[in-house]
Amino acid sequence: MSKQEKQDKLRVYEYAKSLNMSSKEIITILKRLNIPVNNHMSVMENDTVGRVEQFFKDIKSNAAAKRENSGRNDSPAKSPAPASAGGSQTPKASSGEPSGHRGDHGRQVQSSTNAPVKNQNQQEKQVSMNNKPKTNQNNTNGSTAVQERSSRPTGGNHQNSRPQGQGGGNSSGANRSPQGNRGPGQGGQPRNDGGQRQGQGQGGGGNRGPQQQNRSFTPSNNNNGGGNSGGQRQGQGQGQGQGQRRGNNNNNNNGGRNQRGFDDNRNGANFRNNRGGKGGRGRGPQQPPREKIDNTPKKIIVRGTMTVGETAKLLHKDASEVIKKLILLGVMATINQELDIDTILLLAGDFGVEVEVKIPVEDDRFETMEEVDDEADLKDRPPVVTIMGHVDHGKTTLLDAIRSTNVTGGEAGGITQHIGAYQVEINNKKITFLDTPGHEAFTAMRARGAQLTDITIIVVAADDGVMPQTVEAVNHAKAAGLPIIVAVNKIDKPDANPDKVKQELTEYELVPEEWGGDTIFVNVSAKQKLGLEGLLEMILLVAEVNEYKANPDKRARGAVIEAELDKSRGPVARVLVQHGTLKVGDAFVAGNCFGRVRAMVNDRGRRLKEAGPSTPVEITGLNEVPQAGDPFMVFEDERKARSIADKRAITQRQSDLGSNTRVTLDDLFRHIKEGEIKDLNVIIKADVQGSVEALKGALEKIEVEGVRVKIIHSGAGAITESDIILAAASNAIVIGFNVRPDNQTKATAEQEKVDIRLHRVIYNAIEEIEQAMKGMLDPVYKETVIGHAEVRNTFKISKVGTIAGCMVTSGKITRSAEMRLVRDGIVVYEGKIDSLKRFKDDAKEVAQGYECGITLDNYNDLKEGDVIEAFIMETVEPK
Ligand SMILES: Nc1nc2c(ncn2[C@@H]2O[C@H](COP(=O)(O)OP(=O)(O)OP(=O)(O)O)[C@@H](O)[C@H]2O)c(=O)[nH]1
Repeated sequence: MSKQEKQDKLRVYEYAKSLNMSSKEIITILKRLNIPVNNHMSVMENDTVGRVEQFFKDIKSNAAAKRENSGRNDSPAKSPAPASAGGSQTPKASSGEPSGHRGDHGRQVQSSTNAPVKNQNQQEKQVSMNNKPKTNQNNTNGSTAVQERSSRPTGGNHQNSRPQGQGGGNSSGANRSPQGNRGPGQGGQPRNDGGQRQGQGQGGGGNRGPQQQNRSFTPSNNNNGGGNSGGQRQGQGQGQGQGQRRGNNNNNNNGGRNQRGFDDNRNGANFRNNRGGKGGRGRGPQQPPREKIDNTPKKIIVRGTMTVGETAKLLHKDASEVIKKLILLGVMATINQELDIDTILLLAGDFGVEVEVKIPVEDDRFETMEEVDDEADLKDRPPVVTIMGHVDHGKTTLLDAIRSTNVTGGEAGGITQHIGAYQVEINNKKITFLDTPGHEAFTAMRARGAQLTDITIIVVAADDGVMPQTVEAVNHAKAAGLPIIVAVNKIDKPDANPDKVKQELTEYELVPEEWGGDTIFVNVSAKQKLGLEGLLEMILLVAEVNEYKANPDKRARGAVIEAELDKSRGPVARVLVQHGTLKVGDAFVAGNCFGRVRAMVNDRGRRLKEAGPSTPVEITGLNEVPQAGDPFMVFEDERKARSIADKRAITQRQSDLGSNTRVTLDDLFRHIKEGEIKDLNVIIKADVQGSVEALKGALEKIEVEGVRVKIIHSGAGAITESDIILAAASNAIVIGFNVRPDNQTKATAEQEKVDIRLHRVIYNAIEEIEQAMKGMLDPVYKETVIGHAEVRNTFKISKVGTIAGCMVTSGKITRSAEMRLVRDGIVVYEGKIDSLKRFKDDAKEVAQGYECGITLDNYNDLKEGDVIEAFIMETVEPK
């Protein structure tokens, strides 16, 4: 299959997304349908999709039939069993064929549990009509427990004989009592009769068909019928009594007592059985069942994960019913198991219940909270624009020019305030500009989780053309998935060549519209204020296409653009309101700080009472100074805001101390397996462009199911801090080929926990990535840099070669260590130290702050200013 074909195929995660389900759920369903599947990236053939859809249809028709039946309240035997994945396993059990092997037990149990066979549903319905929901879970568990514990052959036979069908029933009552042949509806009642109507109880057990018969062997049924009979009426109770003793001693005890005793060691679901028992007592076996009252709620409110039991309660369903539904959805769960919101949504949908997800506001991770607004509440908001580009290409000049020429209508004459952003107005529409230019600031914000920008403008000087930071800026914008407008600046200059800029940018997939691409290019002169209007109009055009909207009628949310401690006003934060409207007096949290908006000013120095979406404002009233990029949100009162800020501070401290959340090659496979990663984002830096291209081409060709390599940035030159920030913001790893990060960059990488992999052989780099993607990375050895020495002098001595007079600038240099020679961030040689001397003596090691003489094995081209990096290879415990 070609790569293109592969890309065209529908993958599990895409399919899951289209259904608003998780990949896990689809995988489970595929497995249940015996369709081979590896992970969320597995390709789904048409046939597979068809089968999954059939599976859903079956579930739906099953549910519909069930609803219909429960509406009609008629006898259980009417509806046919629907075909379903579960159903496909049922025929054996329902056919009544003997299956007297112990090896079949699992299947029998499964049949009884899985089969969405009508009998079972109807049985449930009947039970619920009598207000006596039975407990499938217990039944199933009970049955399994018996199988596990029972070792006597009689027990085995006894049990095996049951699932065979109607009369196959068992020794426990189906053949003994006339009532034993009653329909399951009646069978339900006797169970509740407890100690008083044993005969009926057993009869019911005997009649339930395969599933029920399995159940009849469970503690629950034993207690209800057989257990009691065991205690009181030998003739009838014997069969079950035996089974009970073999299966579960507790049940024997209970059997001897009464149902209340049963309560003592069963859960709430059984308790309902007891209550049902009381209700059933007076009616007698022939009494027609009362009409079931369907009290399923129309809508439920979900505030987070819930256990199966809690979900069942909320849905007004019996836990067993919910568990059964979950099994049909491919989720094996017990009553105490937590269900995530997706599963709850699915489940509720199956019961025809609408769900409103309301994550409590107390949630201290409020930045991750998604608020879904009604389409009708959304209003257009100004786009937020960031300007990026190479040094000196005119970013600041352009920002100033736009600001001074396009003053917001009535606010002309106001005193310009620097609040990190400003608004201009054109054609009665506003545009917000973030006025810290540059992609580093932009990506640093993004790394902190703030997604402020809607549109990026890449400024390229027409006389200078595309430069390294232009490319960086383009890649940063692309990594953020933002639309790009290119402002070709300085067109007033005589040597301006806008076409050259266009030509150069096509290499980075920015093709002008007139050349058949979709990138907008605007020629401007920031200095002479030419073309500015055109640029603003283009911004509005992009905004119109992308329909940036927000709901202004709710509490405000946004992010801190910058903040500082003002001598007279205390902590001051400049924030961009992104959703809702911020008002004076609002209590809020910003990062780990909190406060109440005391005063609010806009970029013209005007005091505001309220600020709507996309408005930048400066606020006072904080307890401390937050950080740029911190999320901001309004809460109902200051006390709540304080408690959330406190919680956030604690969480941050813990995460600072805690684990690395960024992807590293060592744990890449785990992330892939868990479905967290579909693209391995990579930044490539190499000594020359040729190596960059070679590495890029080779990495992009790696095909491992489950993950793709995505190169988000590449370039020739040393690894810089900007690369690390981009990696941190995009969860990428950095591959350095023949290049090294400088110390500051290394420190940033450590702090941001960005994985840097350095190589000198392309094949090794590719192999390392491929192995990591396949989970085969052998993490046995890890390089540890032990020190650096700077070459201060060189001496050429014949027969010896070049001796480098060095100063150890960090750590230590040891004689046995391996080394690499770094010149301007580029590795020029890697090998071993030949000799290490202090004055004239050989030294084993030389520590930081001392001078030494070093010769390298087989390398003499040492130069002043070179850095010798010493490292050792250490074993690492496999994770
Ligand atoms: N001729 C001409 N010069 C311009 C134009 N725009 C900016 N310049 C000049 O280019 C130089 C750099 O402009 P800046 O706005 O500081 O560039 P920058 O991209 O913000 O630079 P950094 O902040 O250093 O990244 C200044 O001397 C400006 O006067 C223009 O349209 N035409």
